Amino acid sequence: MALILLDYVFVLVLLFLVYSFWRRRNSDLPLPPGPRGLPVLGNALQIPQERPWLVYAEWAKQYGSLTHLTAFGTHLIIINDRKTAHDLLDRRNAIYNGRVHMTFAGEIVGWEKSVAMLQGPRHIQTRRMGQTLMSLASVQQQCGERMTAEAHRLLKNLLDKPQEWMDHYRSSAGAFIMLTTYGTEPGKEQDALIAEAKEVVERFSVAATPGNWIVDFIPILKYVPAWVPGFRFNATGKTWRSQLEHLVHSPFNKVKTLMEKHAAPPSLAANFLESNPAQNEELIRWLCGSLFAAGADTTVGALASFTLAMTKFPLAQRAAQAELDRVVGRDRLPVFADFEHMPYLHALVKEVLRWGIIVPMGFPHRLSSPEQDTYDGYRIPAGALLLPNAWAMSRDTGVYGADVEVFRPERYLEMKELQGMAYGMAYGSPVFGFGGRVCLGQHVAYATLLVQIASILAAFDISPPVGKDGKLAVPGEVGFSSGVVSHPEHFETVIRPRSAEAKELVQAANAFE
Ligand code: HEM
Repeated sequence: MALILLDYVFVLVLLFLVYSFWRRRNSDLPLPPGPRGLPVLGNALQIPQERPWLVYAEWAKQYGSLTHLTAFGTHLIIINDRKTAHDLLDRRNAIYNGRVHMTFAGEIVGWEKSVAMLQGPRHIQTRRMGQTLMSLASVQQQCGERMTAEAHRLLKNLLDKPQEWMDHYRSSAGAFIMLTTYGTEPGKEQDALIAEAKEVVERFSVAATPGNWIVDFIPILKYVPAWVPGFRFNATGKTWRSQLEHLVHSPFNKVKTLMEKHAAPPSLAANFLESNPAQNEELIRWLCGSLFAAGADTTVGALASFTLAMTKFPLAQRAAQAELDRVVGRDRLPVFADFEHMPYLHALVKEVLRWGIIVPMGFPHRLSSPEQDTYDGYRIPAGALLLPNAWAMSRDTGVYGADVEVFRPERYLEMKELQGMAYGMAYGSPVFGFGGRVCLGQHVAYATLLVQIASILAAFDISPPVGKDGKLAVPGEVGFSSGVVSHPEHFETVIRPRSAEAKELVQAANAFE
């Protein structure tokens, strides 16, 4: 017996020694390469504010797939290729699904309860509650009819005031999410909520911009009273917080009141409340509030990218319209049942998401384990923020071919098994993020884009304006704005009905809805 015990002790000591040796060896590993920084500040002054994805892609040529930076002691690691992102953020999701802690946006303004900022068990629990959003089929079943009706309203607005297309995209995206999340029908109440939400989301961008708030670097400052000169941010944060809370609570409370009277229209909020225990109500409230914040601006950006692509690449537009005419005909508007017979439409929507990638730097993931990690001969310190350069990944010639800057949906039809699919990208590019934090609304977004893009192309032609010389003035290089969500900058386009019959179809569709 004593001998067996000794054997155990011996094996344990051996294991401990091997582990200690392994740890020492790994902690001796270098950090990934990157530009040299200054003491204390690190690379803070070199971090690009304007279109950082372009600068990081340039640095990648020098430093490789991982680039290391520091800012005030925080380690930032840029991931520039899909395989590395897959190895770390997808396959080691259990340790790379943390988020950065933002004192101002999170604690003071209150966004820490939103899905995108939650961490740990509450994050996992909230995502589980959003199960109904987890497949394209269930999204179509739950929301398909309302999406189609909203697409028809968008067509009517484009018919009446085509030059205000961007405003129509914005109100359509907002209206659709309000309708789906809370069942709020178009009208004054919905318009007011959309306006309120727009302001709250814009403020989130300001609140979450790194470097805007000193309290993010020195958290103890959150305790300084707002009347102390130079510390107004605490008062600003308080005002923004009450606006955010109003937006999260008021439509949700209305759904609850209507449910008590058995008069609530179908909505995700009602569905989540019915299918989850009552003690989860706070999480459900914030899940619903998060859908608007994360979904409205992104969908608008994708539609703007689509419009730019159609203005610049007429062949893709003609091919999609030919498919629509063949499958749907010209005497009705498309519906979801048509889309399974329309491979070109699917390829076009995927190409919009890849070519005009609207979340070019993804969202940062934090290495949440207390231990450092190692990858490819480098060490990744505990707490490091990993920033996926989704733009660079969407321009990988090894995956998408040499013509990555051309809008060419055919690439998705030609590649039998697109290489990128092997990395678990449901829609052919890294646009929806990674691992356990992959966009919760990806199927909602994809379904919305399918029906809106198919409806627009069935009823309208999109083309460049005619210049003073009588020729088509095709926009040249159009930049994309900086920011978490990046939209194409201003360009001129003309949206007009394809025919008198198409115009009548749009009017008829809206007469019945
Ligand atoms: C084209 C449209 C969209 C794009 C490109 C997009 C992209 C993204 C990306 C890149 C992330 C971060 C993923 C990561 O951390 O790795 C994300 C997160 C998220 N998205 Fe989307 N999104 C879109 C539309 C939507 C819509 C319509 C909704 C809601 C219905 C939505 C809800 C969310 C939520 C709740 C998160 C947070 C997920 C989490 O942290 O667990 N998104 N999205």
